[in-house]
Amino acid sequence: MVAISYEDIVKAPKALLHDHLDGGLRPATIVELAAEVGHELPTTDPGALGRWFVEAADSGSLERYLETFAHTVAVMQTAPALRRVARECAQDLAADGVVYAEVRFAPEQHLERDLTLDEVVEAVVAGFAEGTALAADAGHQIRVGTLLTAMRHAARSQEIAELAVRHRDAGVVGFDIAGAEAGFPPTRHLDAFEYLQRENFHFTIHAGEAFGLPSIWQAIQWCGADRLGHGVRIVDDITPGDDRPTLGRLAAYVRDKRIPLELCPSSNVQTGAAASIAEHPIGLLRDLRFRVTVNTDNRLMSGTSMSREMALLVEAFGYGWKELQWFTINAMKSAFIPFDERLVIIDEVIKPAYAKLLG
Ligand SMILES: O=c1[nH]cnc2c1ncn2[C@H]1C[C@H](O)[C@@H](CO)O1
Ligand SMILES: [Zn+2]
Repeated sequence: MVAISYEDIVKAPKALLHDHLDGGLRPATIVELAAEVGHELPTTDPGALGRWFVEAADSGSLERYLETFAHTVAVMQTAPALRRVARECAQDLAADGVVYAEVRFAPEQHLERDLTLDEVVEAVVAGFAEGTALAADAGHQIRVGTLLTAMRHAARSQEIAELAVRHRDAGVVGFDIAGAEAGFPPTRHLDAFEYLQRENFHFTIHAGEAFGLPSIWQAIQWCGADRLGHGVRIVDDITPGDDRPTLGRLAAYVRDKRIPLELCPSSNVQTGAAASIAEHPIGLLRDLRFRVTVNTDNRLMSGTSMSREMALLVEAFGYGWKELQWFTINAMKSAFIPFDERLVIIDEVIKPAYAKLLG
């Protein structure tokens, strides 16, 4: 097999379903925005700040990992700041060869100044549109959809779900809940999920990251999630065997129903959900043909990119273009945009590019 270079991975089209807007700022942008609003940072040197985020997030605990977001959320409290962060996000993803991305953030965390929830969403969606246009000028095609997240410890999920539906024809393609998982089960937000189902809207739920099977079970069987944010602990329902592993009822259901797993390898190693990339359950889940997708989660906190996550998997599991194409098509099939629009990206962008790479 011909070795795959990092540059070739960057050029190959990739699809990303799980990326947090407030987890992907450029360190230099944080420094500039913090100076404007007088927010104190651990350091004002962009290089050192980038390293600080990765080290601070490298904690082995989801709760401590989440504390680092105080510094990004603090500088995302005005329309121009939100717009800039979203614009740069679209540009950075496009430059990394991402052709389709769903980027999420929690509007309720951006109300510290005088913005309304609707203004927050409008600023972010406008930033994605600007970034997409600038990327096209630079020769990179990307489509960015917005997911609105409600924080699972708070009590605004119904309001955020209604906000998402209100903006569904203006760039918002889905809904999510995030934040500390232990102690905050998805069923706390059942009203919001039932509302979204009645609206024929799409949602994913962070589940099975820091907490195991009960959270995944609730997300799927009580709340009706279309996809699982992480979902990596589904391996706890798989028993290794000498010949073939045995799937429990929940794992079998997730695989049979082709429920997409938004796996985030580097993030999982940082929060302790996986011991290392080489030991990450993605290897087993792919072998068992779950609908696995590869994601960044928080590019800033993990010092990563979509290409880097793919490259880490190539290195750890010996994957080639065939597997990278499979991950990419899995993600595109699982996207929240309409079926015909997904097909166009699969047939006209992804397949032709990988056909050349596969030779
Ligand atoms: O991996 C994660 N698990 C749970 N919550 C997360 C994760 N990454 C980011 N978040 C939280 C922190 C952000 O402020 C929020 C919205 O993007 O989502
Ligand atoms: Zn996440």
